[in-house]
Amino acid sequence: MYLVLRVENCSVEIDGNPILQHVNLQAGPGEILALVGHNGAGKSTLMKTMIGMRGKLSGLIKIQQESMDDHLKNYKRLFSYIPEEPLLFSELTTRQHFDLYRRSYSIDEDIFATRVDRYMDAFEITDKKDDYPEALSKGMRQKVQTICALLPDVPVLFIDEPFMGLDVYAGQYLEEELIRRKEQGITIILTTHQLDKVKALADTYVMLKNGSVSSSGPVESFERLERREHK
Ligand SMILES: Nc1ncnc2c1ncn2[C@@H]1O[C@H](COP(=O)(O)OP(=O)(O)OP(=O)(O)O)[C@@H](O)[C@H]1O
Repeated sequence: MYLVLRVENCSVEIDGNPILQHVNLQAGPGEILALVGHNGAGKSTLMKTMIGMRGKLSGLIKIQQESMDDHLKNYKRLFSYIPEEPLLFSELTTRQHFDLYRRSYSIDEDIFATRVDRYMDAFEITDKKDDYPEALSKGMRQKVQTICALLPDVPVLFIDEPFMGLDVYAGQYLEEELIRRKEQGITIILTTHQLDKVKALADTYVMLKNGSVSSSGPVESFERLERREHK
């Protein structure tokens, strides 16, 4: 199978402490892969490593043919990311954040305008377009961040706990949007503690335990594993 994302033998240390050990993960086009595991298992660290926010000790990370170590700038244009906590710029309005993404990813003007209108409407923040982050609630900031990540056409979407701060309607819309993206062949890597979302959305899973992969495979085998643990 053609692979869009490959993580091979990836290890990460923080302040000399091993956090991830020899992690392997791979995903193909149109695959939704859920990263699961208990608090502190290493999910966010792995995601931050895959997006280049955290350095790795060893291992290979590639999107399509682009290795993170060769051209980080080219690699970074192949994905967008929704962090667990919104990372917005205090000096930029909602609209200016979207513009920043338009420029960074060279998004076509017409596609950009249509998407901004559609997503602001769907996430009910049209009236917040000229507001700065400090005037937004946490959920609204999360919506701005989510829209930013949905604007470019990129082969991979990384999403850390996407449903946490969102209201039911926004969560439902995001879920539908992720399925639409998947159908377009986009690879989606998400972390979530919401097992119902894993079952509803994911094709495959990788379970981390103390920084190592404890099991992985199709989501059906995750459901069997979960049933066994609850017996
Ligand atoms: N900046 C940091 N400095 C020191 N230790 C860290 C740092 N970030 C993460 N860790 C440690 O790395 C380990 C993995 O944390 P990580 O946030 O990746 O886990 P997680 O699986 O995402 O957890 P959660 O489900 O609670 O979000 C934990 O032991 C955590 O204490």
